Amino acid sequence: GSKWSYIGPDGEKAWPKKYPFCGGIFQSPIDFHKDILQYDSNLLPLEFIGYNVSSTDQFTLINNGHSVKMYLLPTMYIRSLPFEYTASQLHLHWGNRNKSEGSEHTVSGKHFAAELHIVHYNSEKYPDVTAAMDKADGLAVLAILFEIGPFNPSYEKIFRHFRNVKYKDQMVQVPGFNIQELLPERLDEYYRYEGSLTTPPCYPSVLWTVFRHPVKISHEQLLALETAMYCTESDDPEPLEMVDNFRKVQEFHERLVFISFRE
Ligand SMILES: NS(=O)(=O)c1c(F)c(F)c(S(=O)(=O)CCO)c(N[C@H]2CCc3ccccc32)c1F
Ligand SMILES: [Zn+2]
Repeated sequence: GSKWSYIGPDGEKAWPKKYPFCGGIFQSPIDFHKDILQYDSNLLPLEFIGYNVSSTDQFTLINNGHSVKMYLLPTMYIRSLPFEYTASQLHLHWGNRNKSEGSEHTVSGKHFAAELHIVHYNSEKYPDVTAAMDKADGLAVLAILFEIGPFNPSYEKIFRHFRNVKYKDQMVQVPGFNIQELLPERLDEYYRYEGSLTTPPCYPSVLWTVFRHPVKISHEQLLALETAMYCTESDDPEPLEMVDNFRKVQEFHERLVFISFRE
């Protein structure tokens, strides 16, 4: 079983003992700072196919003890990457009510409030995400940074279900909606680099696309994210709050991050 956590004896410093790739190369997340950024005019805007899901369809939202993740539909995929990548799931990383700085990627050393990841797998080369997740060209993850602003009705379509997935292994159905509503403005402006899963098994199998512009959610929505869920099961006598579920930034030496925008 996935016996790892973000705190205590099974925290990230211990991950490489059970999951050797976590101590290996190309680890994510990283800090984006100017001396590793290089403009690349070949970086095209991503194309999203099938993201506008009918409300007659449903997504399954589940608390897996590490994050809250929502399974997406196999009819959803992205083009204009080296291969076609089919959507698998989305999940979030966040901080805690006293320190809303829970993004995984940082920009010039600064954390954003939280971060959404949309995990896709290379469906041109692999039959499913499990076959793809340990291959160098297996996964493509889109990352969206969060900052505080006005109430966000699109994110509320997911957040309003948090009270039904408070504990590990609880799940709920979410009516379909246009997942493109979750994306920031200026999809043509992003950071691109080759990295890894940010949780065990930390396979170096991810083509990362981190959008330059954050999305805004309200303070109340962020507080709900930071206080709604537990890592433990509903009957656990020692409940553990699901907070600070982000990995520290990793060393990134002799490598470049490509940007699709000029400063
Ligand atoms: N930040 S991240 O994008 O690297 C990332 C996570 F942060 C994360 F929590 C998960 S998970 O599945 O919810 C729990 C750990 O497996 C995954 N899930 C990945 C890892 C293993 C796997 C297998 C099938 C589908 C998705 C994933 C993940 F890719
Ligand atoms: Zn993630």
